Amino acid sequence: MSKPAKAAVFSAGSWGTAFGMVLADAGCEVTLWARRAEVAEAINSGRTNPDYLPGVELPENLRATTDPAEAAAGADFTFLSVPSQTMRANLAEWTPLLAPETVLVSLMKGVELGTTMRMSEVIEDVTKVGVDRVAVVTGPNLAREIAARMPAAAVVACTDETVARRLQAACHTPYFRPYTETDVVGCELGGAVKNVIGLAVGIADGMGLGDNAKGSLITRGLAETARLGIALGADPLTFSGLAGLGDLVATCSSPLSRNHTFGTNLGKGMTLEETIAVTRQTAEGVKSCESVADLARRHGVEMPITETVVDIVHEGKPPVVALKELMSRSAKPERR
Ligand SMILES: NC(=O)C1=CN([C@@H]2O[C@H](COP(=O)(O)OP(=O)(O)OC[C@H]3O[C@@H](n4cnc5c(N)ncnc54)[C@H](O)[C@@H]3O)[C@@H](O)[C@H]2O)C=CC1
Ligand SMILES: O=C(CO)COP(=O)(O)O
Repeated sequence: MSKPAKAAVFSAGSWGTAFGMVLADAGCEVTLWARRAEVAEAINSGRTNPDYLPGVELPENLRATTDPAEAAAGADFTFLSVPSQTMRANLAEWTPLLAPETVLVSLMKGVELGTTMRMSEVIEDVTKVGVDRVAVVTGPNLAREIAARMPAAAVVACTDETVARRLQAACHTPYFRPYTETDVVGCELGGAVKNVIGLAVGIADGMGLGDNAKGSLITRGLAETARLGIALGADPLTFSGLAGLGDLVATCSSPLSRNHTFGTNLGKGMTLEETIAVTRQTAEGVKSCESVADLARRHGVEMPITETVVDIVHEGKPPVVALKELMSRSAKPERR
């Protein structure tokens, strides 16, 4: 029997912990890096992570440490799950500690502000590891549902399909079904932009605009995601898959989604400050709406829903005004 794969997961937030469970259930030997000692202690002694996944019993083969070198040592796969905007600084610190042949896997769904880089690009830029050793896991994977071992499918993407297959085997469980992909660009854009569209749908829900508005925003949101993807060399079919439509539907329908909830609070009339104050976990779309809009402008791609989210979230435009402007844009064919 071959020995179990060794996995390091940075860090022990909602998704890092839930995905650590998936890996442990798939038979990997898993070490989670936690930023705070009390989180590592609760995982090791109490088999819980009360801050991020309260009420969830964690498997025995999931260990935690606050020592990044201990977490990284000998890992076949190193999973990265921190807020996208801190990834570059975090990884600069961890790079000297990484196991020499480790595959670096982004679990994150964001685009870096300023550089407009996708997370795999940031990983390559900081570590100088080649694309064939950088992968992505994405799809409709709300952490709390995965931690309850509720069924879900996902995509594991790497330009090197052999690596994607190894990763697939490392995280395949009876409740978590990963499919391989080689379109890393499309998979990452699908994940990052769906957070922005999730904010838009949340705002519409908070305003009580109804299900027709939701269906329209999801569909037009997917259309602008695909437009950006095509401009960046993605395969348009990726957006009708799990990384596109699948994730968008889960996020835009679920009260578990932090982005959707953030938008709902804004749509109900909370100020940005009030909304931030009641949001305890990472809602990536709040920052990534700006980097996605920036990326689109650089490539001459029109993304009216994304621009509207930027206006509401960062420019203080009242949602009713933004809605009127969005609805009165010039008439055009559905496909162009
Ligand atoms: N929660 C979910 O359902 C899913 C989340 N994701 C993605 O996973 C990524 C992480 O999100 P979550 O785990 O949900 O967020 P979270 O807010 O639950 O956890 C964030 C983690 O990052 C750590 N962290 C925060 N600031 C840090 C810093 N400056 N340096 C080092 N560590 C820091 C926190 O201690 C915490 O462990 C995001 O990109 C998100 O889009 C992807 C799929 C599902
Ligand atoms: O990415 C997610 C589900 O796939 C989680 O969405 P939120 O970050 O909005 O909670």
